[in-house]
Amino acid sequence: MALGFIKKIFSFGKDSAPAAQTPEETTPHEPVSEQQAADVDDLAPATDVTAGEARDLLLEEAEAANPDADLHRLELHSDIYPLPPLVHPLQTTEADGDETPAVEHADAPAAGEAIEVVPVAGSAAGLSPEAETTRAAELINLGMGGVEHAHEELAASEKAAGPLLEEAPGDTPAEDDGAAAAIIDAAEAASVDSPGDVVPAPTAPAKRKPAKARKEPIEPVEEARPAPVLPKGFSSTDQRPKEADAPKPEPKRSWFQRLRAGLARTSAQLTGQIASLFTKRKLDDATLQDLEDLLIQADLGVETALRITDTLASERYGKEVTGEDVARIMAGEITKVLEPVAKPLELDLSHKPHVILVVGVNGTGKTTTIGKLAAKLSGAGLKVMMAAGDTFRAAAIEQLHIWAERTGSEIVSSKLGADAAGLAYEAYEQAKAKQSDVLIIDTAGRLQNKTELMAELEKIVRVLGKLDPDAPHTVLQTLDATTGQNAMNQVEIFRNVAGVSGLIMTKLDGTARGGILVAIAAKHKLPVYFIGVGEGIDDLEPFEARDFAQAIAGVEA
Ligand SMILES: Nc1nc2c(ncn2[C@@H]2O[C@H](COP(=O)(O)OP(=O)(O)OP(=O)(O)O)[C@@H](O)[C@H]2O)c(=O)[nH]1
Repeated sequence: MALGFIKKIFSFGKDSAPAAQTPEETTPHEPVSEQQAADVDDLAPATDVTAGEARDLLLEEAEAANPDADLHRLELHSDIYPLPPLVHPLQTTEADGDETPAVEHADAPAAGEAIEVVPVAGSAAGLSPEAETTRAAELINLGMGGVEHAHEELAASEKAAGPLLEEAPGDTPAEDDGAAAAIIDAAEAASVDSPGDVVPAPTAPAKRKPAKARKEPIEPVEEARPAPVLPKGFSSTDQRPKEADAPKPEPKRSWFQRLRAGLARTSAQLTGQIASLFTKRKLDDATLQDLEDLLIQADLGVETALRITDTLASERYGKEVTGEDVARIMAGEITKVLEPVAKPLELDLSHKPHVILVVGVNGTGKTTTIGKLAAKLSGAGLKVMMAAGDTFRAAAIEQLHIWAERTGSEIVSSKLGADAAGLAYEAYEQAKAKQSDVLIIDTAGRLQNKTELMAELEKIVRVLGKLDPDAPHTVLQTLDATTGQNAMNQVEIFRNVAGVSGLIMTKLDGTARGGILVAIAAKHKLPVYFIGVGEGIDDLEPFEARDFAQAIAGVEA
């Protein structure tokens, strides 16, 4: 395992199965109180379990949480962009049409009923004009572009889906029926026949048929590929020869200008107040106290505020001080705070896949950031697979599909309300079989249901850990800069729940609260890999301490 990784393997007792979720539930941001953060620490300590119990998590807990069959019958859709080929988990199993399905349920597909395969942007079945209009409206609502873009998406996805509508060899109803049973079996036999390093389950659960081993285990496709040249902001221990054509980095000046533009509000507010404080005034205790208050109000945090005032006092006490003097010292001290956390996101490409779990409160930019990351990675020649693990919001699944299409990534998704850990399991298997370099898993992030959220995240982490003891190799948390101090509490909570190993701060464009990143760096000392400065695919940049500090302090580079 490469240096810099933090191995996080979480487990939890069976009693912590999440309650059934309301699929349509969407809720606005909710501030995180100290009490909420404290509640997290009050959780019962986790207990370790066997791989057989991992199977129970995927099936029994889902069944207990929701007696309706949707969670029970893991129905997954895997779409690859561009199509064809569309790779479906069913293709990896061999169905016995005359066998009784291992798990019987009202929602299980009857003999002859085809398992639904949902291609990108939802037009597999061929949309009626009315449905197309509705679909276009949905795409517009997703914020993925205007009307024109929505109709383009539809046209492209219908064209791509064309071959799927024809019955392909091996896609007969009987095989589909058998394959549905095989999916359930695959989940039940997780520890027996998965391609990951799973400890075999000692016994099958009494109430179900014994797990049926896959007749043809997934064979990883070996590919001799040169090591990719990673984009700025990533590092790797990969020793293979590098690909010749390295992507050209953006000119430094242009990025700094964009950063300054993004942080202009933060900087203008801070420097304006400092300038008015130091108009023809000698530096004394009262001025230092005023400056300290001002810096704390700007979200920089007590520790950094004191660093700045101490340095200023040691250099200029009793002398006249200008706003420029303070800005220069401020930039220097903030740089010192940020430098230790400004690190590249290290990918261990000896893992296939390197698993990145993306967590964070809803609306902080998880899905968008996954799209931006995938664009960087696939642009560098890496094979990226996404998993639409935010199964609580239909729009999040749709949004990720569109990002997958835009970035040429593969995606594994399931239906609304499906078990996210089951999806993560299946996505890992798919990524392993197809030799994906990186698997990026989206998650739901509703803090107000924090017990369920914690149970779900812990379950995802634990299921991944059964497949690869080091997975997830990176746990990224997205933070919305506009939420100010709330972001600090969010880090506290998600660190405990999911073992966050690094941060990405989004929405630094246009906020006056960018200083919070400095306070978070000083307190949590977690690596900050990237910052988001817009909604576009290129609006994610590696975090650079000096640039950021100078932009906040309004100092020229
Ligand atoms: N201005 C700006 N907007 C951003 C940035 N990153 C994300 N957004 C926008 O923030 C909104 C929420 O982003 P999502 O990616 O859907 O957030 P999420 O965390 O996946 O949300 P849930 O799926 O509800 O958990 C979207 O409108 C994004 O376009 C950024 O860096 N700057």
